[in-house]
Amino acid sequence: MSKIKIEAENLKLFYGDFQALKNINLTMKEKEVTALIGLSGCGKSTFLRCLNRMNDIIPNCHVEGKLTFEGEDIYHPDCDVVALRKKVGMVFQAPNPFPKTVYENVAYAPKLHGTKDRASLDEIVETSLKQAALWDEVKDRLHKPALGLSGGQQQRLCIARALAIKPEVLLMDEPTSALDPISTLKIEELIRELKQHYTIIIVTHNMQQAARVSDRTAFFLVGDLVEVDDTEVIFTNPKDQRTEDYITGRFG
Ligand SMILES: Nc1ncnc2c1ncn2[C@@H]1O[C@H](COP(=O)(O)OP(=O)(O)OP(=O)(O)O)[C@@H](O)[C@H]1O
Repeated sequence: MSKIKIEAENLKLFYGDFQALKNINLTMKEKEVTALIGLSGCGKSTFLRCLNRMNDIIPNCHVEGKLTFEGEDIYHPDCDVVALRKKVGMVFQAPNPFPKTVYENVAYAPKLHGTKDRASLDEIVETSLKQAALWDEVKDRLHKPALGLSGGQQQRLCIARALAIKPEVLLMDEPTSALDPISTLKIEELIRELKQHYTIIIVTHNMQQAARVSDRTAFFLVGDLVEVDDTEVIFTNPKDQRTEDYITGRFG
């Protein structure tokens, strides 16, 4: 039985007067992939952003309830947000490499966190690119602009960039929605590899993708978490009628 990595208890989030998350209770286990599914605007990205306190930068946004990372309260005033974000990395919807070289993209965060020595940086760059299944494709163009890579390669580079600071959790917000089917399958394969070492939480609109890559699936509906279970159960025998309606395409 894997241990609980992140746990939300009665988590509520407000943008001003608008309540975007109602009362979320969800546990995410270590080295599992948890997929967050649901209609547009139901709060999946909002929830994901709570996990590394990315919502902090949104004015008038406040959170109630409890969210813990290995038992430590993420929203406690003493929580070290820089340390939290080091442990909880993020990959966004559209690939967003910096306008720098492939090498500099991966070395950027480790340098920022104090790694200066060239041999260590070389090692981090190579390991991260290998873990992101990109090394073979870029090893001869490490010092070329990252923006010259294909969209799928750029997204794997963004994954390598997130891995470079050795996080424990990877948050992925629709990481394949801007990619073609082949690049999408590569990222899905990668997610299955990465879960041997990382806890992954992925937002996806693609239900086949949730079914292919995740161990657990959570179905959100207008700010509520309707149902969470093993992915197989959600897709074959959901308990809530609303989940069934969603996965069978009767909603939206
Ligand atoms: N910065 C913000 N300020 C105010 N309201 C916001 C903000 N961000 C999101 N919302 C609202 O909160 C609700 C949840 O949005 P969120 O982006 O989390 O949904 P989502 O399920 O991720 O949607 P999608 O699948 O379209 O990305 C929506 O009603 C949205 O309009």
